[in-house]
Amino acid sequence: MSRSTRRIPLVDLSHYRSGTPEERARFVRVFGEALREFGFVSVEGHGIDDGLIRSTYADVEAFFRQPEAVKQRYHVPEFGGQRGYTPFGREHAKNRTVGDLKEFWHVGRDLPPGHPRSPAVAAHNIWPEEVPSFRANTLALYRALDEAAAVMLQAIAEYFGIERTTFSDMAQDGTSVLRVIHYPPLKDRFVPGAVRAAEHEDINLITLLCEGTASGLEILTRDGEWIPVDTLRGQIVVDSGDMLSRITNGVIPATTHRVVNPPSPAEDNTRYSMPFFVHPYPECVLAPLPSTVTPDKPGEPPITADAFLKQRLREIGLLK
Ligand SMILES: O=C(O)CCC(=O)C(=O)O
Ligand SMILES: [Fe+2]
Repeated sequence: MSRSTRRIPLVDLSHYRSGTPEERARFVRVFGEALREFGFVSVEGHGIDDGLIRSTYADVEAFFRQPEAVKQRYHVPEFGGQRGYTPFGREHAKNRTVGDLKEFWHVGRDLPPGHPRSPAVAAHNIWPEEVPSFRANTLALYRALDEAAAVMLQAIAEYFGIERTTFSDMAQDGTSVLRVIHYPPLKDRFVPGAVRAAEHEDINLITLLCEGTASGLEILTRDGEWIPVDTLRGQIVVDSGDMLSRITNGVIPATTHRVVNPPSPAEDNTRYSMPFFVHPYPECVLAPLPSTVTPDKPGEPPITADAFLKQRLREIGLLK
C-alpha cells in the first residue's frame, strides 16, 4: 500500500457482540492485530447513540463559550485535573514544557453514595451550572463508552487467550475519565512553539475517541511515519495506552499520537474532541501477563494503577 493512503483498520463491534462464532473470532483477530500493529483501530457498530454524541457536543460548546472567569470557577487543581475544568495551556506532553493549545473538562465515574469504591473512584465530580443538561448528557455518554470499552477489553483478553473478563474486571468500577476538549482557533490563542496536542502516549488501558469535529489527529506508525487518522461520524477510534502496554509486556505498545495545528490561517478552525480514557481501579496491580514474559524480556516490575497514574500526572503537569 502506498504510504500516503495508509489507514488504520476498521472493525464492527456488533460482530463481536452478536455475530456468529466465525465473526467473533475474526473480530478478535483483526482487532488484536490492529492494536498490535498500529495501536489504533476504528470501530463501527459500537452502539453509542449518535444523538447523545451530538447533544453532548452541544453542551460542551456551550460550556467552553462561557467567559474565562466562569470557567475558572470549575478549576480544582488539587484533584490533579481529574475533575472539572483544566485551563488553556496547562497540560503539556511528557518531556515538554510548553503547554498544549487546548482547554478541557473531566467527568469521572458516578457511583452511588456508599459504594465501596466511592471515596477513591467517584468523589468530587463537579458540574457547570451554566449548562443544565451537561451532567445528564456526559454521564450517559460515560456509561455508554464504559460499556463498549468493557466489550472491547474482553476481545483483547480473548486475543491473548486468557480469561475473557481479565481486563474488563480491571476497568469495572475503575477510574476511567471522559475528557471533553476544546481547541480554539489559533488566531484567538496562539503560543509560539505550541501545538494543539503535542506527541504523547495515553497513560491508561485503552482510549475510546468519539469523532472529532475537525481533522488534526495523527499517529506515528511503527516504521516512523506520521499518518492522519480520521475520526468519522458513526465511528469510534480506539487506541492502546501505556498500562495495556505494560500488562502485555509491549506486545500491544502504546502508540505515539498528536493533534496538529490547522495547516494554514485559511483553515483555522475550532476543534472539539471527546476521548474516554479507560482506567483500572486504583489498587489494581499492573503486571506482565505470564505468557508474554521471556528470559530476555522479563517485563516491568508490578505497580498499582494508582501509583502509575500519579507518576504520569506529575510528568504532564496536572499533579504537583
Ligand atoms: O483530540 C484528539 O483527537 C486526541 C486527544 C488526545 O490524544 C488526548 O487527549 O490524549
Ligand atoms: Fe491521547
